[in-house]
Amino acid sequence: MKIKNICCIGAGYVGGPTMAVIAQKCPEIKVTVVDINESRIAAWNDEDVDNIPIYEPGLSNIVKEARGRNLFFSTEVDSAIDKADMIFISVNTPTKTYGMGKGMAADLKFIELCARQIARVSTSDKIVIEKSTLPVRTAEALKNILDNTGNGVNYQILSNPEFLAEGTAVDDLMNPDRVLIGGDIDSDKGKEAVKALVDIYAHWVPREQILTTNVWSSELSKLTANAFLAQRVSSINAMSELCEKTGADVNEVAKAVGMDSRIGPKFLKASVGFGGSCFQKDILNLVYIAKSFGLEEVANYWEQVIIMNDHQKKRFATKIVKTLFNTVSGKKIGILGWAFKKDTNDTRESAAIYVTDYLLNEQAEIVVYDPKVKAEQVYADLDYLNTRTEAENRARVKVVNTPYEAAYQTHAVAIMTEWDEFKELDWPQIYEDMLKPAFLFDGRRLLERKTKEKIGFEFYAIGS
Ligand SMILES: NC(=O)C1=CN([C@@H]2O[C@H](COP(=O)(O)OP(=O)(O)OC[C@H]3O[C@@H](n4cnc5c(N)ncnc54)[C@H](O)[C@@H]3O)[C@@H](O)[C@H]2O)C=CC1
Ligand SMILES: O=C(O)[C@H]1O[C@H](OP(=O)(O)OP(=O)(O)OC[C@H]2O[C@@H](n3ccc(=O)[nH]c3=O)[C@H](O)[C@@H]2O)[C@H](O)[C@@H](O)[C@@H]1O
Repeated sequence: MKIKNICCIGAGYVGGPTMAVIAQKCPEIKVTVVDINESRIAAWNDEDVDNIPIYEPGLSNIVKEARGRNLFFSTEVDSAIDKADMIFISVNTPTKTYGMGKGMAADLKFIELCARQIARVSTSDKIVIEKSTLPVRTAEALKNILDNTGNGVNYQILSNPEFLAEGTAVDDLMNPDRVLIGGDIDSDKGKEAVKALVDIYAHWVPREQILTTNVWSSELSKLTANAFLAQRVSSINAMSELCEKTGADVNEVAKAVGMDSRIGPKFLKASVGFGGSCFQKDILNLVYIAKSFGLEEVANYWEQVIIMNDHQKKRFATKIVKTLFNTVSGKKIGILGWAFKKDTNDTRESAAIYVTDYLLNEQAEIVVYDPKVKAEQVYADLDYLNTRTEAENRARVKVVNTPYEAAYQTHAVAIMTEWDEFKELDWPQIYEDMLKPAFLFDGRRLLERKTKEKIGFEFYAIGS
């Protein structure tokens, strides 16, 4: 089967970059990315590609090349669905905030709405692909809806989870460790659908890196991969606290441990806690699934990864308060970095939000600088927590345009995101501008202790 027309529902952090790369690599296929969010689609269509809604190194060049040729962004969801032979569902699957499974289960309402919409408008056979991260066996529910509310057309459902990380999305998409495709490999129609998707990726991914499995293995592998990755971060963060008590250095420990080829060096960087839209959500979802099968020990095992992460964020904030002579009331604290990691403008679940909230509860005055995050996003993140009024958040938190303004006349500066530019700042100048003693808290192990102490800073870094 030759695919000519692809539709992707959801123009977010996954749908946008993934489809841009498919369009670039497969110029013979028309790719339309649709979304109900009009301003997001307008931004994807902005004449100036620097204004596309997602900041990812290398992405704007790809969009520039493919947009208008075979890559389109639109709010006309129905017609894009009907014209497509292959539909990717890449909508958000956040943690439920209501009802059964509140605070744990994935909210599948956006997925179900997509399925119902596909069933309603389709007048020809389709391959429907789960790109969003979903609980294992979601494909069963999708199939049920499509087969029972549709117009008699045939659907093949595939699972094709996405493993890209933000900040490196383009590189991850261009050179993936593997592409995973789950399908009904016991039927001819299922095999044909799997092959159609394999053929698309084979435009640029070596065949041996395209892995095909049954649907359930594919769905569960995605949750498993995120759980394993997050578990490594929580493991090294747990050791960071022990390092601080014992005189060991977590970077040295990570290096020594990571040189064991069975362990490997990646994802062993101690931090102020992992953030991002997925690790916490996906582990909570895994915990919920395990519980729903009565697997209490399995659920408790994975829940510990989240408990450790929450502890790490709180521990960092508490350290600031204790070090500043047990009170930050009325003291100005500079926050460098708001994004959940460098090279992205995404702030979802960023540790900076929680540390700031904690410090505000202790009556600190906060000044934030992040090279890619806008002021309204900082306020929206704090407002979302509902800890205090919106007016109070605006009165007590200032968002500024340079790191030097963020540090000016502060009692302490805290590094929350590992932006490269923070390494190169004029630290003697910052020291000069701060109140004394000038406290510097490095939540990312970004800065060198020796040089900062030489300048005069009282320096604290996670895990040493
Ligand atoms: N952000 C990431 O790095 C990764 C995310 N994922 C998974 O991919 C999925 C999507 O994540 P993101 O792209 O980050 O989410 P996002 O929130 O950035 O984008 C989702 C988009 O879907 C749109 N949408 C929702 N319902 C719709 C509907 N019925 N019709 C049309 N558009 C609709 C929303 O308006 C939004 O723009 C999630 O399941 C996530 O777990 C997987 C790998 C990486
Ligand atoms: O499903 C998803 O959404 C994605 O989640 C993560 O990607 P992402 O959250 O974008 O970024 P990561 O690089 O994994 O970082 C997550 C958080 O962990 C932190 N981290 C990461 C690595 C490390 O060693 N230490 C550490 O603290 C980062 O600073 C960040 O806050 C996974 O790495 C992707 O494979 C997956 O596709």
